[in-house]
Amino acid sequence: MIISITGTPGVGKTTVAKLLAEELGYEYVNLRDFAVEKGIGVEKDGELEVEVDELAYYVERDLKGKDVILDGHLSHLMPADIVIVLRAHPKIIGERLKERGYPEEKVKENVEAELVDVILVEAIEEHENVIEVDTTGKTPEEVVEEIVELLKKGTKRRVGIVDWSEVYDEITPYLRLGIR
Ligand SMILES: Nc1ncnc2c1ncn2[C@@H]1O[C@H](COP(=O)(O)OP(=O)(O)OP(=O)(O)O)[C@@H](O)[C@H]1O
Repeated sequence: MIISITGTPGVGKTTVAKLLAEELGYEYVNLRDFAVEKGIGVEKDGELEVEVDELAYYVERDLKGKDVILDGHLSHLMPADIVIVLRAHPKIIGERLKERGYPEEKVKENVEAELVDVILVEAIEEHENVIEVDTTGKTPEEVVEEIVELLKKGTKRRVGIVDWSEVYDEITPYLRLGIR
């Protein structure tokens, strides 16, 4: 089974994906490394730009039928059996990306994306089996435990569990609107 772990940059995909792969005894696959290995995509300003359909072709060809945890912010656009969308309070995204040294514009872009559920909406458009997990205030281990419990219960779809508009005031400092 292919389980995609997706979400806004900085939400904790790699951390959770590696732990979950270990917990389930699945192979961990980082989508960016996978693309480089297949020789697809072009490096642009330190980012690998890939053709989503081309990447999906190789995922289908090489990973279908295997037990894999697919880590990456494009993994919800891949042929997966279940998509786990990680969420976090946009403030957490802002702080982590700032810590990582992202330019202000990029921090704001990703905080905004988390605020308006960009990845969740894309995942729901692509897949029926989408599980949303709020990681706010949870350790990576607690997040993995929650995911394992949901999978054990046979949960295939759980969405609409966060609404960051309620905390809008707390995140305006990170938003474009916050720039003066
Ligand atoms: N549940 C958590 N609690 C506290 N810190 C966390 C948690 N999950 C991840 N982190 C920390 O947040 C940072 C980003 O985590 P990670 O690299 O896994 O995110 P990501 O979504 O894979 O990012 P990217 O998409 O940019 O690769 C790391 O410093 C990680 O240690």
